[in-house]
Amino acid sequence: MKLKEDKMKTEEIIRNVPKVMLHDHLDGGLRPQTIIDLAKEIGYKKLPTTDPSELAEWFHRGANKGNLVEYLQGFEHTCTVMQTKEALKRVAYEMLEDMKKDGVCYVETRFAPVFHTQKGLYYEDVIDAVLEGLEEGKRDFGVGYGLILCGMRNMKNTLEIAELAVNYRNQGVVGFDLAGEEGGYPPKKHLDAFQYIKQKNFNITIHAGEAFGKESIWQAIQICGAHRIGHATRLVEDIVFDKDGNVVRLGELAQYILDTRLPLEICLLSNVHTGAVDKLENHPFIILFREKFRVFLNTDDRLMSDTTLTKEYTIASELFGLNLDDIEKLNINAMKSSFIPYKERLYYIYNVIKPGFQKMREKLLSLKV
Ligand SMILES: O=c1[nH]cnc2c1ncn2[C@H]1C[C@H](O)[C@@H](CO)O1
Ligand SMILES: [Zn+2]
Repeated sequence: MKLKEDKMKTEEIIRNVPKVMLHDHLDGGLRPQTIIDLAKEIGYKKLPTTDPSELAEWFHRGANKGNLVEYLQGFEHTCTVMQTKEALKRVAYEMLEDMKKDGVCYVETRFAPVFHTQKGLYYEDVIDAVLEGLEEGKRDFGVGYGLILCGMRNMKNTLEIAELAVNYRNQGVVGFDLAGEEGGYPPKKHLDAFQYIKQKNFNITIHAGEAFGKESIWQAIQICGAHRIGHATRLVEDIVFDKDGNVVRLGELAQYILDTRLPLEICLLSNVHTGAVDKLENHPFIILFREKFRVFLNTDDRLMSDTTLTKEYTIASELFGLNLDDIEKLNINAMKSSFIPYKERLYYIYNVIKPGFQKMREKLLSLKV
């Protein structure tokens, strides 16, 4: 079934089918008005405006510089206003409300506790507050969640964060991530953290192949034991194409990732903003999808990249010709890749995603779209 050409229609259809998102940064997705409110409460003066749409535009301009280092600068402002339990709880709660509006049925959100202790909160206070907001949001909006704790690649305390993630495994934390600037900070520097997670039979995702090449992806998987990769955009370096752009052969790493069904958390718009790809049309997502890699779409940072999951899928539909079956397949890929227990994943696939897409197909048939 082909999605209708009409832009509004496509977007509406996509918003109304149950979607799954596994790569979303809590501190990259605040509502502009919330930043303004929180900044006012603490007397934070570094925001350029108190107009929400101007502020959103300012964050986006700051992020859209074509390199990861500048892209990450905006987080200083969002993290500064997330230093109290109340602020952390509000941001987490609102994130789930925004997911509900966007038609997301399950989300794994992530953040780095180390950025939220400037006003004296302990790590546990920070994580408890976020989990409280998420739990209330789940109750009020019916969106499932898992929390991922990020260690930062340029810091030395990643083992401590990995230990925290494991300590909270029965309270909503589902995994551990390594985020931040990629060039010059190889994941193997944090081997102790990854080995700890592995020994505890817990879950690892690593940002890799975004600002650095396929070597970074290889290291994340084969040295650090990542179960999923965030971005993996530069995996395309391990694929051989003919002069017409057809895939001729996969390199050993790409073949391994394909054969082991290792999930790749693709973030289209963010990759343009950080310069991982020069333009959306050249994003390797569609090659990976057609070659049957386990890929799915994500927002990364909704505020900085001015995006939503609906927008990411709408763009992919328009640029790459995805149809409703493709979008269902991608969301099932995402659910299969989540860090929640297998039976819960099956529940979402068979009781939420498949019936939701079927309902939409029937609706479209009845409308003769
Ligand atoms: O796209 C990204 N690549 C690497 N690190 C990122 C990206 N987006 C956000 N982060 C960082 C900045 C945040 O403060 C941190 C935790 O969410 O993760
Ligand atoms: Zn990210």
